This record gives sequence, C-alpha cells and structure tokens, in this order.
Amino acid sequence: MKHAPFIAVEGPIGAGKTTLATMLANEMQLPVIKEIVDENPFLDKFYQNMDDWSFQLEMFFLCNRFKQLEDTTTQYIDKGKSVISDYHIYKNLIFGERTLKGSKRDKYREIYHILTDDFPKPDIIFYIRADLDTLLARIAKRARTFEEIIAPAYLQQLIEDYDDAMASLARREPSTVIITIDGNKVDFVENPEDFAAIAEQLKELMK
Ligand SMILES: Nc1ncnc2c1ncn2[C@@H]1O[C@H](COP(=O)(O)OP(=O)(O)O)[C@@H](O)[C@H]1O
Ligand SMILES: Nc1nc2c(ncn2[C@H]2C[C@H](O)[C@@H](COP(=O)(O)O)O2)c(=O)[nH]1
Repeated sequence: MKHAPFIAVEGPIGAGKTTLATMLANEMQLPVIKEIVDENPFLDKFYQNMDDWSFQLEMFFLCNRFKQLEDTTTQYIDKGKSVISDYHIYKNLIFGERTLKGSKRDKYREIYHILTDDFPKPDIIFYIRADLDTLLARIAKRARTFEEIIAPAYLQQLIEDYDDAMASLARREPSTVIITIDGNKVDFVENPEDFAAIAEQLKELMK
C-alpha cells in the first residue's frame, strides 16, 4: 500500500461511518473529511416527498461533495498526505440511481461522471454492513428530526443497493482494498477490542 492512502468509510444511513472515520482519524492522527448534512436545505423536504425533491437533493450533495473532493485533492492527496473521509463519492450514484427516475436520473448520471470520473478514488474502503433493525436503532439514537419518517422499505432497499454497489466497485476497481465490517456483530463504539482490531488492519495497510 502507498504510504499516503486515501481512506473512506462507507455504508448505509446510520451504519456508523462518521463515528468510525472520526475514531480512526484520531487514532492515526489523520485529517478527517466529513460530509455536510445539517446544512442541506432539502433533506427534510426530500423525506416528506422524495419524487418532488430528489433531484435538488442529489444535486446539492453532488455539488457539495465535488467542492470537498476538490479541496481534499489539493490539500492532501496531491501533497502525498493520507486523509480519511466518512464517504466515498460513489454514494452519490448509489442514492441517485434509487431516488431519481427517467430523464432526471439519466442527466444526473451524466453530470456525476463528468464531475467525478477524474477525481482520485479511495485506496481503502471500510464498508460497514448492518441490518435494518440495527440501522433504525442507530438513526433513532442520532435523533435527527427529519430522519424520523424514513421508510423502513427505503432503508432496506439502500442496504441491498450498497451490497450490490460494493460488489460492483470491487469488480471495477480490483486494486481498491475493501474491508467489510459486520455492523451487527462488531461494535467499535462499545467494544474497544473491536475498534483496536479495525485500527490494526489500517495500520498494517499503511505500513
Ligand atoms: N457500532 C456502534 N454501536 C453503537 N452505536 C453506534 C455505532 N456506530 C454508530 N453508532 C451511533 O449510531 C448513530 C449513527 O452513527 P453515525 O456515525 O452518524 O452513522 P453514519 O455516519 O453512518 O450515518 C450515532 O448516534 C452513533 O453514535
Ligand atoms: N438521497 C440522498 N441522501 C443522502 C445522501 N448522502 C447522505 N444522505 C442522507 C442520508 C441521511 O439521512 C443523511 C446523512 O447521511 P449518513 O449516510 O451520514 O447517515 O443524509 C445522498 O447522496 N443522497
């Protein structure tokens, strides 16, 4: 592994991405890039009416992450510095393919590739899988008001979409190291030894 990998933590809503990315960044003394959520003006409208608001929402996330990834590239990656992020830009496509329809989905897909295809991609992905009950419990624990009305069926579909997307990414980009964490069994928040095992894997990869 390169001495300055770009690391991402991924997984469906509430899986523990921000928590794990922050914990690993502290342990490894790495800068951490966190997606913006609370400043997104469309999320609450989106959960109330997905068809009406999905295009604005996905475009907001895409434009915001485009800027973040641009800055991450110039401030860290181009300078050979390791960095960890609580998302992979690919999540924009995972969600967009599900929440958009017809010509809006086609246009969004084209815009996504125009904006992101030439960006550096993470060398290491920690992919947190978890079942519906675990995600619902963690979303409730996080207690964001606008997430209270997330339909379980939407979340279950995202769980399946993430599995398909990670398998597709592994086929497309065989050099990317994908470490899958079973979020139903591994608890890096409550069990220090679980976190230590994950951190050890990252240290080995960064040697
Ligand atoms: N392994 C875990 N065990 C218990 N609680 C967790 C775990 N991972 C995350 N949480 C909690 O679940 C909520 C969602 O975590 P977060 O990191 O925000 O997830 P994500 O970034 O994937 O949406 C937070 O309240 C967090 O403290
Ligand atoms: N439709 C989309 N929703 C997204 C996207 N990225 C994040 N989100 C939503 C999901 C959660 O309600 C909240 C925070 O996401 P976490 O994964 O950190 O829980 O924002 C997206 O690209 N499209």
